[in-house]
Amino acid sequence: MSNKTNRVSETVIRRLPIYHRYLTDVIEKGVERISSSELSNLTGFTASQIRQDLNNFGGFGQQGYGYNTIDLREQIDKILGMDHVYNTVIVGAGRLGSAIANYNEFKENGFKIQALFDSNPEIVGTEIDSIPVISVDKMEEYIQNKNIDVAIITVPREYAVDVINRLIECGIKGIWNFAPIDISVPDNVVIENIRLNDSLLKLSYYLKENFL
Ligand SMILES: NC(=O)c1ccc[n+]([C@@H]2O[C@H](COP(=O)([O-])OP(=O)(O)OC[C@H]3O[C@@H](n4cnc5c(N)ncnc54)[C@H](O)[C@@H]3O)[C@@H](O)[C@H]2O)c1
Repeated sequence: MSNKTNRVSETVIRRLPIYHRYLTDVIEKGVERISSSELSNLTGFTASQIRQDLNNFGGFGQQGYGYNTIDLREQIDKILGMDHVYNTVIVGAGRLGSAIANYNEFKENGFKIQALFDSNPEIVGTEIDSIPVISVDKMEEYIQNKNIDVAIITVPREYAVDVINRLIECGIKGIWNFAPIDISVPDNVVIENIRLNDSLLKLSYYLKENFL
């Protein structure tokens, strides 16, 4: 992972998308400025925690005024790299890969899905939401020619390590991995593992604690 990201703690980075989401809500309601206490009421984080988080990046508020909602969201966009477009591909055009390809919101976050790759000849040559499904045999060539930055991994577990290693070999910078595997990647590659099941088990725990 890059040193730039390492300078700020992961817990702070995890809170920034939450600030972003609430700011978007209030901007849509026409709110132009917001104090750290108001943000605290919305997000559940303390006002001092919020000020401390934003101070990590230079602080954008003014005493007695609070934050301009649009400016603050723009600053968070920049911190999160959302002002950048990442050329993205999906490897594995099955149920999950197709669902992600059909979900247009990721484009608004800067992740532009250019192609899906799959090994199944029955779906190679088709399109999902106007995005082409290409043979995985052509993956390296495509990634290098089209300057692809990010790959989303939605292949079955047993193929994921091989696919990820191939992607690293051909210079991919970021991996959003949904396959249930543990893999270490070189320092010049960023990987984010997503485990819906972990979250579901957490829900199960709280259901058990509260209702059983
Ligand atoms: N992280 C999560 O929370 C979460 C949730 C659901 C599924 N998953 C994981 O996502 C992955 C996909 O699940 P799914 O339900 O979409 O499976 P699926 O079987 O519907 O789709 C997998 C696709 O990958 C393709 N494929 C197989 N080997 C390939 C290879 N070597 N190169 C390219 N394509 C290949 C298949 O042809 C198929 O189209 C699995 O690893 C699953 O465990 C993760």
